[in-house]
Amino acid sequence: MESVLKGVRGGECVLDLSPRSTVGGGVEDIYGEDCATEDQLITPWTFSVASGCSLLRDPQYNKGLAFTEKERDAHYLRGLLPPTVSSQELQEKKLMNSIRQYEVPLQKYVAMMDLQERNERLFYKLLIDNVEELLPVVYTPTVGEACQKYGSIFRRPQGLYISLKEKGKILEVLKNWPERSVQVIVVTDGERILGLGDLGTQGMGIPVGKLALYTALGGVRPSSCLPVTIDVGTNNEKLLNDEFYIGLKQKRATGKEYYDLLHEFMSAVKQNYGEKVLVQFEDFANHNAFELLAKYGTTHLVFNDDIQGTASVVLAGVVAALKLIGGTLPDHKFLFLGAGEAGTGIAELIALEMSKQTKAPLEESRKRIYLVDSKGLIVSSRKNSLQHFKKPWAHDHEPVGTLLEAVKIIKPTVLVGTSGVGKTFTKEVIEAMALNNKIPLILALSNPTSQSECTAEEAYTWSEGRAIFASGSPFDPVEYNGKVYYSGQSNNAYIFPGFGLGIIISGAIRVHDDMLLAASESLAKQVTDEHYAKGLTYPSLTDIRKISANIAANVAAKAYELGLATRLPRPENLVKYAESCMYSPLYRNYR
Ligand SMILES: NC(=O)C1=CN([C@@H]2O[C@H](COP(=O)(O)OP(=O)(O)OC[C@H]3O[C@@H](n4cnc5c(N)ncnc54)[C@H](OP(=O)(O)O)[C@@H]3O)[C@@H](O)[C@H]2O)C=CC1
Ligand SMILES: CC(=O)C(=O)O
Ligand SMILES: [Mg+2]
Repeated sequence: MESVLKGVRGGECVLDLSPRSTVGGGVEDIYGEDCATEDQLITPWTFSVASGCSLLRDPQYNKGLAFTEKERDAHYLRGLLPPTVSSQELQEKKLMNSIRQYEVPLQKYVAMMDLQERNERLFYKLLIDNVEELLPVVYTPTVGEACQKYGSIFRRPQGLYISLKEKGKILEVLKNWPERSVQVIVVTDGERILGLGDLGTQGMGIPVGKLALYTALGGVRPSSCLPVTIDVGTNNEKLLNDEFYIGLKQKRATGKEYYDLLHEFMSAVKQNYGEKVLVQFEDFANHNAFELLAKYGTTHLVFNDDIQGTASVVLAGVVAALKLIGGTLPDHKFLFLGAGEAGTGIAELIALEMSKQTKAPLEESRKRIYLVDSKGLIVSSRKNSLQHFKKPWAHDHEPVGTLLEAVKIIKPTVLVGTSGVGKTFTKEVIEAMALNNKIPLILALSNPTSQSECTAEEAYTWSEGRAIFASGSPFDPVEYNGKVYYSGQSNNAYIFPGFGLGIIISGAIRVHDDMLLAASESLAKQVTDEHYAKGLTYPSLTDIRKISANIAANVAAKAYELGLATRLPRPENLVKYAESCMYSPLYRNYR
């Protein structure tokens, strides 16, 4: 719904919130102000121009010492600020100096969150300009620790908490959120937070962090982003017994109770924000994640980052790596440790791409890919007891109990870790990979760093410097035998911000696998000879906004091709259009 300035009443500017035509699929009069009868309740929305202290306390508009003399006069700020007027660059320099002084990553995280709550544009300026340095602070690995301690560091709500207590009232809860033009929701139920397990409502750090990346990396306006945590309880005994735990102190609801709440949420989202709000599922446990994606994939605009975003980023890294390891994608043999969301999601997209290249049936391509779970290699003799998403990977093969045996017998060229368990790529496993391959491709994707299947140093040392390595959480360059080795970050953060932007700019109404392939293709193409020379299979994060704009354009182009785009006519130059839509963190001048 559009809003226009209507007039000034009693010193407050009043906005006309009457419904306009909404191409965005939002229903007219969504808040029911017009049609409510006298006995029905409505939301008393008012908008006023902030000035004085309330302007300084509004993170969206606060500029701190960067308010000009003229603005200080016009907005009743005289005396509320010291006399100096700083530039945004100087503010950035000062804050980076102070953040760099913290030695403990969690302190840096808290400082960044404080900044986000104080001065949003400055927060994004820091994050965009110092992305390599600050990504590990607001995202993995530090966000993992922040979630573990979220109860203690919680200050102000950064998103919506929807618990079983709100059952039957979720639409009202959504209306409590101050922003109306929401375009992306990242939602978790906190059951599988990174590789750290069930953190209940403390998982809120994940949607908050992911959406910060939507803005910083993908250019989606902060006001269009809504972090949500669904609280159905937790099975984490430590949290249940923690007096500072901020969530519902009960065991997780399951079955009908769980799915009814999720259904109410999904319906309320559509009712409140229309057809074209993108709902990104994040860090649900796999026993719900696949079902939710399948259930809402045909009725809502949904995307599971752990299954689909991860698949797209890993396929890109593997395709790019072919320049270094040789062969075509179908020439390679893959072995996964971990057969959950990430593992089977990646495996399926790789098989899909192989089949597109070879024109062979998907079942044939799947035969090049093997997965090991906590019970060993997934083979046909286990089929009856396997979760449904593992069944396509139950090949006719003798049972194999351990990863090491599987590496020795299957002789994969690519080893992928998606187990959530650290240190599982042992010296013997990496040595076996190095014995079978001149250049083994090793991807340790589990997060945070403590759960990484191996470190960069281990991968290079144990393979005698021959491995191409990438990981979910970043590792510093490693020196081995006098040579410096660089490893890439194989993390869905390369994909979802640009992917989401592509959906928004095209007005896509559904996510299609070909859009994931389009994102992947774009990312792989942006790896240059300069990166290859360093052994990198992903482009530099410092260019992430350009990378995201290109991904967005490719995804949007695919949405138009598939007839899923509703923003018509199609912009001619989609890259330029994507760039022009991106949020800028530079301060605006106030009248
Ligand atoms: N880099 C990135 O961008 C991303 C990384 N991840 C990371 O991947 C990890 C897994 O996530 P996800 O797939 O969603 O989790 P899931 O819980 O869906 O899957 C985990 C899988 O690992 C298996 N597993 C667990 N322990 C072992 C073990 N000791 N040996 C062998 N297999 C084991 C499980 O086996 P079983 O089924 O038998 O229980 C299961 O198949 C997490 O750490 C997450 O942070 C996830 C998404 C993106
Ligand atoms: C990166 C991510 O989405 C995860 O580890 O779950
Ligand atoms: Mg995730």
